[in-house]
Amino acid sequence: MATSICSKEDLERMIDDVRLYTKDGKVADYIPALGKADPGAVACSLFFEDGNVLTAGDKEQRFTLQSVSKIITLALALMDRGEEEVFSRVGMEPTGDPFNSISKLETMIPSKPLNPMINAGALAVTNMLHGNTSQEKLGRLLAFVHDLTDNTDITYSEEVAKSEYETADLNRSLCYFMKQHGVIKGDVEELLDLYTKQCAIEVNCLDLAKIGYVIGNQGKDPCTGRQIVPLHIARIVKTFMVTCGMYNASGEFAIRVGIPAKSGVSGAVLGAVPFGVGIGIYSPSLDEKGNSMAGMKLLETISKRFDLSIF
Ligand SMILES: NC(=O)CC[C@H](N)C(=O)O
Repeated sequence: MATSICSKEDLERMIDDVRLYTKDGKVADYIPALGKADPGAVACSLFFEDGNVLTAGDKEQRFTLQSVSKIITLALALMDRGEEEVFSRVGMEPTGDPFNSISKLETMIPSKPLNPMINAGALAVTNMLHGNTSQEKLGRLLAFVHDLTDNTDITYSEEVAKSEYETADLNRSLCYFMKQHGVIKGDVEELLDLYTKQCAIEVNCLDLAKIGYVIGNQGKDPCTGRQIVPLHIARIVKTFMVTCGMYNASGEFAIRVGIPAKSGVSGAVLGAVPFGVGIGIYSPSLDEKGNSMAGMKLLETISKRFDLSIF
């Protein structure tokens, strides 16, 4: 997709049109630090194949990846351990349940989380990252994010990580359940520490758009052409984004928008389009399923306007 197809004014207008939806949602506050976000904020970046960038809206906003980090750890775990091992500990099917649900874990035989986009599955994936210590695992993950974004300044928010770690009792229970069933190995508190830091990696819309571009572009760096994520892994990640990326709203989203996407409870939404554009959106006011209200609408507008559905 060429840069000329969309002007800055166009993008500003599309953002203004969806801004009203922020009033219908609510900022996540089950992680107390996320509750401080400005509910009216909306920002968007588009990263094009010629390296050009369009950013509009509240573009100075920085935010944490939250569940968007799940696609990044999945790619890294697949690179570290290969498909066979990863999918022996996490499934490939959508759940239709909320992202933090525990219910299917008990009924699955063998007991493994249904997919890597729900919290249980993401915790199992993070547990598979290579590294001798948590520090080393986090360092490898951050280095991978630096590669994907071409931004070595990115780190995690200590405040958000701590806030989630101190209140993550549901994720704690998922971990202990999975440890009992051999899905998770090692120390649960160490895993939660790493997982909450992974979720607290702090970015802006442009960083998000670049990651979206790389995944949409079969794993290749937009500037150098280097294969950052192997092609078959980029394909797996995109498929999960379509089937489970918006949690239990993924079906409707696929029909309305048709862009492989991943959302997070911070209000982050990443779109990976195979037509030479990466999309990063931030708007923290969420619907009851945990997806950004204005963010989903904006992605729908962009998809329809530029005919970006993959279906
Ligand atoms: N949906 C999300 O973004 C959830 C991520 C969040 N860190 C959690 O585990 O609850």
